[in-house]
Amino acid sequence: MQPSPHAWSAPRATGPLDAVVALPGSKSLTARALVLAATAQDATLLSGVPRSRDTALLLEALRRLGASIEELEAAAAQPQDQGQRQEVGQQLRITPAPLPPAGGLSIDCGLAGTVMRFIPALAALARRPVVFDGDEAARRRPMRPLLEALTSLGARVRYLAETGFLPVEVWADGPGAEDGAGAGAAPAESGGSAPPQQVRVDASASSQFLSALLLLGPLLPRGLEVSATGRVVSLPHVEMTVAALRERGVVVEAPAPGGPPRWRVHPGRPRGGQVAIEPDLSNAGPFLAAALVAGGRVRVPHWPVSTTQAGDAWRELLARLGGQVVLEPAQDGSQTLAVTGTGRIEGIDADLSDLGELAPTLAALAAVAGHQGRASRLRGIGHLRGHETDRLAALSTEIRRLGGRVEELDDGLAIHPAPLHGALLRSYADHRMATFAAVVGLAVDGIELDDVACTSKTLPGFTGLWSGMLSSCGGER
Ligand SMILES: O=C(O)C1=C[C@@H](OP(=O)(O)O)[C@@H](O)[C@H](O)C1
Ligand SMILES: C=C(OP(=O)(O)O)C(=O)O
Repeated sequence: MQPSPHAWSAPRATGPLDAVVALPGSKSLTARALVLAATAQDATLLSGVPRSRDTALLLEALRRLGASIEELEAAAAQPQDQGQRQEVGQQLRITPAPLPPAGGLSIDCGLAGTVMRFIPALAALARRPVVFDGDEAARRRPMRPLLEALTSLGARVRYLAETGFLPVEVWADGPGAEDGAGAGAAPAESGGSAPPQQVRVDASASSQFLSALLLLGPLLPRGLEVSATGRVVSLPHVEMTVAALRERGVVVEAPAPGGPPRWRVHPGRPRGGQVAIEPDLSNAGPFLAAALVAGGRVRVPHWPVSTTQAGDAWRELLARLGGQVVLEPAQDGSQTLAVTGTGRIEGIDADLSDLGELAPTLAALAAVAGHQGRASRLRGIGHLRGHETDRLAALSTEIRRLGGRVEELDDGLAIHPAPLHGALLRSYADHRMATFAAVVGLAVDGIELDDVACTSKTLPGFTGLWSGMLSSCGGER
């Protein structure tokens, strides 16, 4: 195969790895911390903020809504527990926006689910319309359940093209919307015993609809009770939202195990203060997976002791795929996750309904397992059709392009044993499709990728981190 002039050649591992990879901060924790900071009572100092596209878009959106966001020199912004953490990323001081926001502006969501779901919930308080649009692919991502929920709370929503999708205008209803997400709604003061407003949302296509409403909840005068209809996907991300609200002093009642899926958020602006963002554990996936594919060991420092990140599940998943997984105490009191592999990958049958964003990396491992003669099945991820791209279609297409055998199921993928060969793969502007190609490329000669730059969506500096990791096995090929 002739190399393509603009493509990225995925490096092949030349031997066992022995690498330490320090990852940028979690985009999901950052998104919650930023929205809470922008709607807080006082200023927030945020460290470890990734310099990624999703985060840059969110920062710009919050600035437009009136928050003041200042990047600090690293020395001026050391978090109190700095001795125990080595954050990579920006240090920001966020001074909250006045509420309700003035509106009359437009927001670019790029391809960021967090921006296109979390910010319209704030715009439901705005005095004038806020226009939301994004990349072409963003116009295919589901929005309707959230926008219907906001409408039922008293917000106004006007679709500017196709009903249910971006571009859309959102703002508070006119005078008379005294008690909801309307122009008359005063920002909440803490306390309040009046019954909360109630809203129902179908979160089977994205947990972000639910998270967006939970983040709006404390700003409504009586708070908000949110009931989920249907299955809730990506539940750890909802738990992350609840934990982030509670850490900022907001009272949230979460469903009891087995009880109705209903959350009650009490009114009261979140507290400011200091927040340190954990490394992005979902983005740790491709690097830890590399240890299984290439053999050897990859270590990720500052693995949190306890976390709501879905990526913590790598510890169990990589062990099931044949890795040896150990949490090592570090001298500074933090812990490092060490994953050791042999190059042999076991097949896996996994329900990923809680862990959808890990699926593309798991699919890469399953494809390599298939190359070695073992079958896998990834289930519970029909909602990935509404991610950055239709990930079930994209993964099936790209695995077939590699010579693999895959069935696209209603709710997932079945990957059958078949040898793989080199190919020019497509990223579909999806950062996780790009890292899918990188992981497969460690094991298969001649893997190229049309657009590796899309990794900047959540993982700035991906190619440098990847080749840095590979230099530990004596270079790349
Ligand atoms: O709230 C969040 O930060 C996210 C929630 C999940 O979305 P879905 O529930 O749409 O899968 C996850 O896949 C996404 O990467 C980030
Ligand atoms: C689904 C993802 O992102 P988003 O926040 O844009 O939904 C993802 O990062 O895998």
